Amino acid sequence: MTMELESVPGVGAKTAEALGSLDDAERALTEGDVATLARAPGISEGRAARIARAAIQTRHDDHGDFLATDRTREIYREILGHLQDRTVTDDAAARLRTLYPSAAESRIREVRAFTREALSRDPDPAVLDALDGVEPLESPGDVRVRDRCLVTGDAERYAQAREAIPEVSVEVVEDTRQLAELARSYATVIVLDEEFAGVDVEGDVRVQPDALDRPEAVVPERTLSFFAANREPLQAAIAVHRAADLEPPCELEPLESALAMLDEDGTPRGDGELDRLATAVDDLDAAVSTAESVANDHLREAIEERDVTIEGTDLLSLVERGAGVDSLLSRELADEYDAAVAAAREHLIDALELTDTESIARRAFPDEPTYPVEHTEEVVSRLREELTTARDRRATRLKRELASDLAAFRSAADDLVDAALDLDVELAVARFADDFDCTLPAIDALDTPENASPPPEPDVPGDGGVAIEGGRSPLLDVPFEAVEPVDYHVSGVALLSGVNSGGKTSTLDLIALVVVLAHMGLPVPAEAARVTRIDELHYYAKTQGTLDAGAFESTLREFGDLVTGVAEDRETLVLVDELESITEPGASANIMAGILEALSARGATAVFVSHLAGEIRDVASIDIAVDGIEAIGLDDGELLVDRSPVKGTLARSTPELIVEKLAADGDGFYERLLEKFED
Ligand SMILES: Nc1ncnc2c1ncn2[C@@H]1O[C@H](COP(=O)(O)OP(=O)(O)OP(=O)(O)O)[C@@H](O)[C@H]1O
Repeated sequence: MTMELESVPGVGAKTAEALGSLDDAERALTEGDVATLARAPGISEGRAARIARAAIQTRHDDHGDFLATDRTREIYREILGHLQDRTVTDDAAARLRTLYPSAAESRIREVRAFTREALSRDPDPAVLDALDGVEPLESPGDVRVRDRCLVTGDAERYAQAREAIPEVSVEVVEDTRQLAELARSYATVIVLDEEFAGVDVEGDVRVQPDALDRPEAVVPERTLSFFAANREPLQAAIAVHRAADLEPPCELEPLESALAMLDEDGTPRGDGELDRLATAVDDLDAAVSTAESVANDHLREAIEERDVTIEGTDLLSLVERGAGVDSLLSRELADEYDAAVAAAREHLIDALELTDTESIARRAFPDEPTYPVEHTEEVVSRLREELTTARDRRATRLKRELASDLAAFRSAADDLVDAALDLDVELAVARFADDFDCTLPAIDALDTPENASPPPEPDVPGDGGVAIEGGRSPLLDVPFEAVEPVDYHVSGVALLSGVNSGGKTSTLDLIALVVVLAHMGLPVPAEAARVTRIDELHYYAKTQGTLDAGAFESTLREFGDLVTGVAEDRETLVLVDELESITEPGASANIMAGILEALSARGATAVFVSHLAGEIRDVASIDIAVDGIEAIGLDDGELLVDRSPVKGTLARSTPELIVEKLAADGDGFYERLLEKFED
C-alpha cells in the first residue's frame, strides 16, 4: 500500500505515511477524491490536489508542463474558479481540481468522455437542492461497548480480537473459574475458543469461534453509529438519486426505511412495542399511585353513600375481638371493595398498556379488603423487573436486526454519496457550458473514433494551429451578454495588430482560454473551435514599462530558452502581448522578428500582439502573417471596432484614423500627414 503511494511523484515517505492513515487512500487517489486526501494529517487541500493530479499524470505518462508561464496558470485558475462557482458541495469543488490541461491524449480523451456525459445532465433545481445536504461520509470514532467482552485463552487470537473489534474489552482466561467470574461482571461474554463449548457457566456466555469474522454481529453499535452519524448525507444522496434519476447502487426504499428507524444517537426508533415497554417502565410508579387513588376515591364515595346498619351485639363483639374497620369493610362493603380494586387494576393495565404482564399487574392490589387501598410493593417490583427485561431484550433484538439490515448497505452507502458528489462535478461542467454557450472543440491529432466526425469544423489549415468561431471569453471585464463574438484562425507564426483597446489582449486571452479548456477535455465558449493538441502553452502578458538592463536580459533569456530550450519534439503554442514595451522600439522590432523566425523554424504556433507589426515584418527575413483588429470608424470620439481580427491586414492605428478624419475636411496639412501614414 505505502509502496503504491510512494510511486506517485512528489509523495515521499512522510506524505505516504500521512495518506496511509486514511482508510481508503488508494481509492481516493484513483478517483481524484481531493477532499478525502486532504483529510490526511498535515495535507492541505492544495497539496492533496497536486498529489491527485500527479497520480493522474503518472497514469497517463503526462509531463505536466502544459501551463508553462504565470499568465497561463492565471488563466487556468480563473477557469477553475468559474467551474467551482457552479458546484453545490465543497467536496465537488475540491474534486474539480483534478481537471487540468494535459498534454496526454489519453487523459484528454478520458475527460472528454466524462464531459459528454456531463453535458447530457440537466441541472434541475430539485437536484441542486438535494445536493446541498450531501457531504462525504464520516467514520465516527470507535464506540465503547461495556456490557460485552470477548474471551480467549490464546495470545495470538487475543491480538487479533483487539484489532478486529476494538469496541469491546478482550480478556484472557485460563479456566472455567475465570470465565464464570467474567460472566458475572458482563451481561454477555463471547468466547472465541472452541474448547469452551459446552462449559456450564451461569450467565449469558456464548461460544462463537467465528465472531471475529462478523464484527458487526458482536457490536451492532459499530454499524448503527456509522449510519446514525451519516444519516443526513445519506438521505440527501438518496434524494439526489431520485431527483436526477441516477441508477442507484442499491435499492433505495429499504435503506431509507432502515435509516428512518435510526435515532441520532444510534438507537432504533419508531418501534411501537419498544416505545410501549419503555414508557411502561418509566410510568410504572406514577400509574400505580394513580391506580391507588382511583380505588380509594371509588371506595370513599361508596362508603359515603352507604348507611351501614350494625346490630349493637355485633358491634360489641367486633370491638371485643379487637377487629378493625377492615373486617367491617369485608363484611359490609365487600362488593364495593371488589369494584374499587377492579377499577385500580384496570387503570394500571390501561395506563401502561400492559399485555403479557397483565396477570402480575392484577396482583399488585390485594384481594383482602383494606382501607385505604394499597399496592403490594413486591408485586410492583416484579412487574418492573419483567417490563425492564422485556424492554431491554426488545431493544437488543431491534439493534441487532437494524444493524444487520444496515450492514448490507455499508459499501453501497459510499457509492451512493460518491455518485452524488460526482454528479455535482458533472453539473458544474454542464452549467459552465450552458452559462457560457460552450461547445466541445475538435482536437487535431486526437485520433479517436469519437473525434472522427467532429462538430461543425472551422476552416483551419491542416498544419495545426487554433481556429475559433464565435468565441466569447467569460474572462472579459464586461458582462458575458455584452461580449461580442470573435472569429480568429491562426496557424504558424502571426503578428496581431490593432487599434488601442481594440481587443488584442482579449483575443490572446480567448485563444489561451480555448486551448486550456480544450486540453482539460472541457467544452469551450465558442460556436465552434478546432485546436491542435500541444504539449506546452507559453503566454507572456504585457510587461509594465521599459525594463532595466538586468530585467531586460533575463526576459531575453526566457525567450532564448523558449526557442532553444524547449525540446524540439514538444508542440508549443506561444502567445506574447506587446513585448516591445521591454525596450526601445527599434531594438524591440529586431528582437521580436528574431524570436518569431526561430519559432517558425521549429514549427511552433505563435501570436505576437504588437503595435510594431509593420516594423517587425519589415526587418524579418521570413514572411510573417500580420492580422489586424480594425476600427470601422469613429463615433463621437469613440472607436467602433470589429473585434474579429482580419487576416493579412495591418490594422490602422488610432492616430491614423484621427488624421484621416481631419483630412476628410480638405485641409492640406492633414492630407500630407495622412500620406506619410500610407507610405
Ligand atoms: N469581444 C469583446 N466584446 C466586448 N468587449 C470587448 C471585447 N474585446 C475587448 N473588449 C473591451 O475592450 C477592452 C480593451 O480590450 P483589450 O485590452 O483586449 O484591448 P487591446 O487591443 O489589447 O488594447 P491595448 O492596445 O491598449 O493593449 C476590454 O477591456 C473590453 O472591455
